[in-house]
Amino acid sequence: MATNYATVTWDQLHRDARLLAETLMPRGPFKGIVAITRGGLIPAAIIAREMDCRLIETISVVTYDEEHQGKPNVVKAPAAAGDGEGFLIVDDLVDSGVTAQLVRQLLPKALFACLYAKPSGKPLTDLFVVEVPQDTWVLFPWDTAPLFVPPLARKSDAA
Ligand SMILES: O=P(O)(O)OC[C@H]1O[C@H](OP(=O)(O)OP(=O)(O)O)[C@H](O)[C@@H]1O
Ligand SMILES: Nc1nc2[nH]cnc2c(=O)[nH]1
Ligand SMILES: [Mg+2]
Repeated sequence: MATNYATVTWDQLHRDARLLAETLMPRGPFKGIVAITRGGLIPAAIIAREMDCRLIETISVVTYDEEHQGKPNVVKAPAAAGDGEGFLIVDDLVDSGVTAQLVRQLLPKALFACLYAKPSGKPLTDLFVVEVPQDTWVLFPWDTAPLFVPPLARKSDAA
């Protein structure tokens, strides 16, 4: 269970995705991008725009709860990507690495890139932008909304 939170704003996400695209440029051009849905969709769109890549495939991996032994299940396969040769896989983050491991097995020849990586998942990536501690939960901009916060002087009222 995460004990800290790291909030990522739209601006930060856009900047980090552009940084990743810049690092990826010398490794390309790519035949296409495989976005790991859903979290990889927006990073993949930003990278595709920067790299002028028009072929976007998706793979959807659903990791069920402990009742189902946390087993990852591919609910949509990346048919257009073959064995991954010439393709770039994009996700928002790697945590345990379970999702990345499964996707890499299916697309062994593809390059794997993500924005954020926790230590357990880091070895499964080829490229990432920012390392995040294992005990930190990343809050993406699509997970959050601005919220009213009372002024400090009024905090004791609420208590
Ligand atoms: O390294 P792991 O422990 O496998 O975790 C990383 C995965 O978890 C999140 O996706 P999630 O399965 O929550 O689904 P989503 O992308 O649809 O939100 C995230 O987008 C990664 O794909
Ligand atoms: N939003 C979010 N999803 C995750 N899935 C696995 N780890 C994380 C995380 O840190 N943040
Ligand atoms: Mg995901």
